[in-house]
Amino acid sequence: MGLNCGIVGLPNVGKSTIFNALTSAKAASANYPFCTIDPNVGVVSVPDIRMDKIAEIISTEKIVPTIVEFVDIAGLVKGASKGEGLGNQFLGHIKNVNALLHVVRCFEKSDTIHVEGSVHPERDIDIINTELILADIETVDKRLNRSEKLAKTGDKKNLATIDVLKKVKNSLNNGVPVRLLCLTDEEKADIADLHLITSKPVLYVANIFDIEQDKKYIDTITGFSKKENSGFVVISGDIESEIAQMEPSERKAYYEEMGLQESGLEKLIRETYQLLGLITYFTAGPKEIRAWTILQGTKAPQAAGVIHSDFERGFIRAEIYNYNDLITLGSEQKIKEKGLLRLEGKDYVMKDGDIVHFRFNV
Ligand SMILES: Nc1ncnc2c1ncn2[C@@H]1O[C@H](COP(=O)(O)OP(=O)(O)OP(=O)(O)O)[C@@H](O)[C@H]1O
Ligand SMILES: [Mg+2]
Repeated sequence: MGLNCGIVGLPNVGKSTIFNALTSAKAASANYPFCTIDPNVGVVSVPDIRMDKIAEIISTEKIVPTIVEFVDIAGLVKGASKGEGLGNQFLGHIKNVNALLHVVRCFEKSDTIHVEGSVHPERDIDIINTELILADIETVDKRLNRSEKLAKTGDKKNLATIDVLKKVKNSLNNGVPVRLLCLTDEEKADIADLHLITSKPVLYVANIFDIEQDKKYIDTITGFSKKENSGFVVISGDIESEIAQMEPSERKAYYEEMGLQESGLEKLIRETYQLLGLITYFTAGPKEIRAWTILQGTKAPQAAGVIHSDFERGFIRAEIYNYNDLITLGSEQKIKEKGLLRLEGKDYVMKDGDIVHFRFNV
């Protein structure tokens, strides 16, 4: 399961700056593969210090981190959903992403034009959310028309879907994004193939220049994201893009000097993981130490399926111990001696930091 995020926001708010910093920062380090699929799609590996720690104990040929894909689209403007600007053409590119990063301009900087003339996070968020809602209304309307036509021909199985579509449309018309609407799993499944943009979880990204000066803007967005129960992260695209140009060793020294544990970008990736309820498990051996991404609550066979469908199909059991025990005890041998290597069956719910060896037979 790859995690992918679409970057949305008004024009000139720093989407591409953040996207470029995200993607080029990792290109500088051999351990973190980066590739460009398309100018607007970048793949970034998820920094995870635990992999290096495991490698200190289990010698291996290579370390393979798990990845996140980012899609950078052109800025949306008022009326985008009705064909204004360029942005609406790009909305299609974010249909299939798992989450949205909504970049909000919180830096003043007079030489960068603001399409609305001033820095005003609340208004800007509202413009974008409205456009996304309008785009979803259009999608729902199209499906609703088709379903109603089918129903008239006596197609009964569409009737339930029509009810869900009407409920969703009503909510959208009231300005409520689908992510805030309470839908049953069945209702969600009924409209899943519409890939509604406002059904995706959102992480608001306050793009600041100066933490003191821009505090009032940060407060606004904090309040907004709390109200919505969305994620929130503060970042400076400007600084991050400078850091991205540094050599890895230089970068490390810079963070230490600034008293930072991690870069804004690492924080952003970590927050996205949290927002989406994603966790990581590892496989570790002489050939490679590798991180794998799964949803919280995933059971062992499905987790194995992320590696290969055969692993899931022929799942027998999982041999598991936890990362923390490895670090505390210092070797796999000691883990075995202490009885901390467990055999788990098909009902085992995976935990973050599990180090696993799957037994399977196909
Ligand atoms: N945190 C920041 N502080 C100051 N300037 C910034 C910051 N982030 C970005 N900028 C500047 O803002 C300008 C616009 O940035 P960028 O091109 O990334 O915007 P964008 O959202 O991708 O715009 P578009 O929608 O047109 O593609 C650039 O000149 C960039 O250097
Ligand atoms: Mg851009």
